Amino acid sequence: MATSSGLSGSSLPPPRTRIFKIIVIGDSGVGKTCLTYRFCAGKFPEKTEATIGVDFRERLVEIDGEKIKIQLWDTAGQERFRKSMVQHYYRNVHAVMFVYDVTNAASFHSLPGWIEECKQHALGTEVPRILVGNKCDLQDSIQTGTDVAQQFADAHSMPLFETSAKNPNGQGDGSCHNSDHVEAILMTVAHKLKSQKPLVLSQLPEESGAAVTLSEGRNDGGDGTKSWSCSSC
Ligand SMILES: Nc1nc2c(ncn2[C@@H]2O[C@H](COP(=O)(O)OP(=O)(O)OP(=O)(O)O)[C@@H](O)[C@H]2O)c(=O)[nH]1
Ligand SMILES: [Mg+2]
Repeated sequence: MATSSGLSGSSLPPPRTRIFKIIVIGDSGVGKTCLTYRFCAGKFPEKTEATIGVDFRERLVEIDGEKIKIQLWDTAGQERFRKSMVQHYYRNVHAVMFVYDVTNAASFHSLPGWIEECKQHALGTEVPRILVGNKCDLQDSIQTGTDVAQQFADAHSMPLFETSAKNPNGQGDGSCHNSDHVEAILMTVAHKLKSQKPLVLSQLPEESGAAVTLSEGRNDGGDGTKSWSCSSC
């Protein structure tokens, strides 16, 4: 029977809740934190700092009557903040979201490097990947157009989504004409995973290794974010 025992922990999901681990990777500043925050907290964060190690954000969704926990691993784009954590990102991954900033061509040109990193961590080809061009609310500053991005996505057999973590509805000044809502993008991934994945019961503490410490200091309260940073970074 469930008791109020501290060991069981009230934050554990009920048994049989499927957990989909989706890692979000890309250059520093492309908006990984804002995108994951948008999906899990439903809003654009007023202020972000460079992610150190990895932040977890979770959201329980219901798909076809089944409750599924979408666990987003918001990784650090800066090499110095990620190097000792990388192997943890790739363990038991169900899907990968590559993010670039449509107003920063360098972040688009970095994508082959991020794809290569996945390869080096033996990510199976069966793991779904998607490409997300963020900040398309900044229509006047676009450096990577849809055509070029679509060619790249096709060459790597990934669907392309263009979106804005800031203005997901495409309203207001200079917003995208055909942007995808962050919500719709992640629900698309979740539907795909639901149709192909067996039951997954892994819990966050089992993901941790000796070099990982739980850092409560960076929790921003109320949005379900848990921060882990590398003790040696
Ligand atoms: N206009 C606009 N700005 C955005 C958008 N998404 C993020 N930003 C801004 O871009 C900057 C970087 O966003 P972050 O989400 O912190 O970037 P990150 O990819 O997590 O960076 P690292 O943690 O260093 O890897 C912040 O100033 C955000 O406010 C967007 O959709 N539109
Ligand atoms: Mg970040």
